[in-house]
Amino acid sequence: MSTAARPVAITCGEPAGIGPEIAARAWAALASDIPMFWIGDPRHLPEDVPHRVIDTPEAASMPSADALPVLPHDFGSAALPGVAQPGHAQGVIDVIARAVDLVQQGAASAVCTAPIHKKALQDGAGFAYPGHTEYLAALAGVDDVVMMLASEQLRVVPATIHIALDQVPQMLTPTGLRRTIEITAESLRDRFGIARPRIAVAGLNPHAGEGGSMGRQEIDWIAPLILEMQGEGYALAGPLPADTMFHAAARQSYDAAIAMYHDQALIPIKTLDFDRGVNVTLGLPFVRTSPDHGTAFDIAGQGRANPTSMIEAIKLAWRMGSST
Ligand SMILES: NC(=O)C1=CN([C@@H]2O[C@H](COP(=O)(O)OP(=O)(O)OC[C@H]3O[C@@H](n4cnc5c(N)ncnc54)[C@H](O)[C@@H]3O)[C@@H](O)[C@H]2O)C=CC1
Ligand SMILES: NCC(=O)COP(=O)(O)O
Repeated sequence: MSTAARPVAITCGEPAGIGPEIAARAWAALASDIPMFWIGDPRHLPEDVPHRVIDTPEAASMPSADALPVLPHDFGSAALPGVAQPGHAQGVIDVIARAVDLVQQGAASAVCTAPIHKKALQDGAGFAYPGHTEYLAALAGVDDVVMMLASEQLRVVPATIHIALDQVPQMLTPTGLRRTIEITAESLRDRFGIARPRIAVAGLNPHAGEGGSMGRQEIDWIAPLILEMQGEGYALAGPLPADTMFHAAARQSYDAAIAMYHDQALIPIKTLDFDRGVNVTLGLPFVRTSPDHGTAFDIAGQGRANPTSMIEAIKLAWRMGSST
């Protein structure tokens, strides 16, 4: 028999995207086992989804298989699948802040965010952050957070996140890479239960610089930093050529791979496991997960969206949130 517990808060994300439908389908798949509630405008849910409006998260503290508990947030109008409405942008942002508030008060065990459309939020509400990750850090008042994409096959962490490629060499610093490695190691221990995490670090340049002939960052500071941190007890390998560190045998040698920039990290995991990858923000004082994909405007509202990544994200949020 289920007992009452703090539920997972699920944000609506972009109402014109697939967020509402994958949240509803994830609830249908998990409702008997995991207490959860959705924060959003009930008008944005698919019509056939049974839901009940709740006043507080406590009303969702038991798994609820009959109806999706909804903490309502009025967006003022219905959504048009595939077309973001500027008037909805502030609501999307406010729902994330509301979920964070609830988890920080202890009313929710974790936050699972449905995808946002970053440009729509910038255009519609002047959203000042490149993504959830940076916004969540600001809401939590922490300086350093880390984005991890995790699946059974691979865990990857980009050391720089949502910046233009030509900014990467400047933004990648020894201090930043050190913090990324520290937070990743600590989270692998505390959140993933890996007592002595093994971490592989990619090089920035092709062939990890090929001895300096294709870039010097590896020689000048990445390898020295790895050596220094190995001396402090970290189980680190690298800098490794990024093109050869993700094949099946190589993946057996580490628990997480640190990549130098967004696509170096996300291409391998989305290629290997697009359906089951989960985005976890490390370094926050609460648990936050998200599916690894975006708003998928091209298929929104058509019932074609695969909810698997959302399901995995809610499961991971529940598992981590229940153990903290
Ligand atoms: N956590 C978040 O809030 C994330 C937000 N985004 C945002 O989403 C927006 C769109 O990004 P895109 O690069 O187009 O990526 P996307 O992931 O939305 O779509 C890429 C392709 O994958 C398909 N796809 C995505 N999720 C699917 C699912 N669950 N089932 C079936 N097919 C699926 C789409 O139909 C599309 O063809 C951007 O604004 C981006 O910033 C992207 C990733 C994560
Ligand atoms: N590519 C991953 C992504 O865009 C997710 O970002 P965030 O919104 O979780 O910061």
